[in-house]
Amino acid sequence: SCRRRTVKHLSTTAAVSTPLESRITPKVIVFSIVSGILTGLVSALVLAFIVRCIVKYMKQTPILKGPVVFSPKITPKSLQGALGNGIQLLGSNPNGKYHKMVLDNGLVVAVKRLGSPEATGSKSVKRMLQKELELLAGLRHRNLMSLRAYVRESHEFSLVYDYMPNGSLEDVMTKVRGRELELGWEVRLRVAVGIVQGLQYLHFRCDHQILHYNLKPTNVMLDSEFEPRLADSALAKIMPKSHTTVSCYSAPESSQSNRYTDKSDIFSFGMILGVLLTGRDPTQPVCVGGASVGSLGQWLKHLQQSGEAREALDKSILGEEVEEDEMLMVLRITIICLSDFPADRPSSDELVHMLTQLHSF
Ligand SMILES: Nc1ncnc2c1ncn2[C@@H]1O[C@H](COP(=O)(O)OP(=O)(O)OP(=O)(O)O)[C@@H](O)[C@H]1O
Repeated sequence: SCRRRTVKHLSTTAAVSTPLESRITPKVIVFSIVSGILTGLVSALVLAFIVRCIVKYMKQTPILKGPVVFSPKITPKSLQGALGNGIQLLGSNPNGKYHKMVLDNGLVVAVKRLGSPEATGSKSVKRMLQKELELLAGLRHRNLMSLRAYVRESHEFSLVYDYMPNGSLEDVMTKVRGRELELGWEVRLRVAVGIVQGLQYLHFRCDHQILHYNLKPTNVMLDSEFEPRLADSALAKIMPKSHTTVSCYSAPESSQSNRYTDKSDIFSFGMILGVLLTGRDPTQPVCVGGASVGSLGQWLKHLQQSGEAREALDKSILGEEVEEDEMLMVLRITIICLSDFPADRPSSDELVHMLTQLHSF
């Protein structure tokens, strides 16, 4: 019976141990190791992804609320206080409104209010606007309006600039046309040189080229000495496309096919030269002897080709022969700036040389 029991015991052990051994095959071992490694890898990747997302979120520029001030003359409190008080409207357009505002320390500023929920509602647009505004606040040139501060309230951005008592070139030329003000050729040429020096700074002197995108007389402010300062530089770019305005100052390639380069700014500058030379308002078709002769650009090109360029010059400032010769040379430069092909237009660098060589300021 003892032998029988031993046999029985042995047979029981064999019955238990054989299936287990047969299950732990090299295949199973390899599979377990591989699946272990894979699970570990996937968990590590998921963890790394989560950590990356958290770090990215924490690193994101915070969207600032309230005033961001770049000038020692402005305090956030005085700005916030003035924004709540009565302010005077200076100008209005689809991109926003310009107001005049007096701070409690007596400083007079011009405030441009930008935005609407659909234009600046999303966080990414607000963040992008904020980044661009910081960049614009860093620009410093005597022919540029400096951004002194900005305030974000909900969906609205208020941009703060120095107030210019002489207003814009448009305001001044309106007075000139209404015979309320006389603006001689030397001052007009100085205005032209200042504008193109501002453009030269944006196009060639900044870390990355900046284009104005909306150069026209309402965006050229004049200080008390009639020194011009470009306003709204690059603002049209940071506003959504639907808000960019096309005017008679826009280059053909930008109004027709939305292509914009530094040479498109030069076309707009050419239109401003045309305004300074003729005193005319290019938003109106040119009428000679009661008949319309097309746009200001077409009229200037026609007169130049037919040898009648003198006819274009503003009669109210014609006098000295030297000045008249200078004006005729500027007219030639104007026509090159208004070339249909951007490559045919001079750069702002070249224009600074061309215009300063005409006259020693
Ligand atoms: N810093 C400032 N100082 C004094 N007046 C200003 C100042 N900024 C703007 N203005 C006034 O506001 C007017 C321009 O308003 P605004 O920029 O809204 O018009 P716009 O140039 O036609 O518009 P946009 O530039 O968006 O196409 C100027 O003609 C000027 O009278």
